[in-house]
Amino acid sequence: MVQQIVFVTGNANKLKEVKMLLAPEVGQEARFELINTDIDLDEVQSSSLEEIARHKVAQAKTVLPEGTAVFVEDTALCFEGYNGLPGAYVKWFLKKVGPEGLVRMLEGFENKGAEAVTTVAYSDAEGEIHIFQGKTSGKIVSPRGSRDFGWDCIFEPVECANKTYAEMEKADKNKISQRSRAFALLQKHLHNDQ
Ligand SMILES: O=c1nc[nH]c2c1ncn2[C@H]1C[C@H](O)[C@@H](COP(=O)(O)OP(=O)(O)OP(=O)(O)O)O1
Ligand SMILES: [Mg+2]
Repeated sequence: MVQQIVFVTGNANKLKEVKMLLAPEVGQEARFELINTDIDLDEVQSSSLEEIARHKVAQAKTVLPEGTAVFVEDTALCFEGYNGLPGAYVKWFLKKVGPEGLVRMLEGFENKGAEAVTTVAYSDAEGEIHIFQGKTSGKIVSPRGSRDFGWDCIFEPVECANKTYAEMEKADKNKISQRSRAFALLQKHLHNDQ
């Protein structure tokens, strides 16, 4: 039987990207079945992205049947000019001030540099936790492109310098995104494990 792995997230856009990123290659059989559960998990206050992700997955485990393989991810947007803030707190900034507010935070700053970071915490069926992290450098620009996903419209990755994430095709975002880098590491781990 194919192993089931639960991805706990309430974010439909993340789920869509992660499904694409973990899809088996053409002609390959699926090695696991991805199941989504939307449980509202606590996100502890910490400057360590790894600690936040570890805590998130540990909490997910407490509400799932024992022996369930489960992963979560936490995504941060770190401004160079703010020594890494808003970081993991970007979600709350977005809620209160939107992408425009984030852009305004950097008004008067010459350095518009930012790093997007996805931290995956995977707890295997034995309960051992593994951490995988992916990063993409870019800069913060005035909003361009679709507004469907968080701060996509204000993040211009260095590797595709004339487009924001929101202006890119999903497949192109997935080639260079922080999420794709983190999940490539999880994918590799899952393949080596079997
Ligand atoms: O690739 C991305 N491009 C643009 N925006 C993004 C991306 N990835 C996350 N985001 C947004 C969603 C949320 O406002 C914050 C991360 O917060 P984060 O806690 O990781 O996500 P969440 O609470 O929406 O979902 P979850 O249930 O998995 O915790 O940045
Ligand atoms: Mg969250």
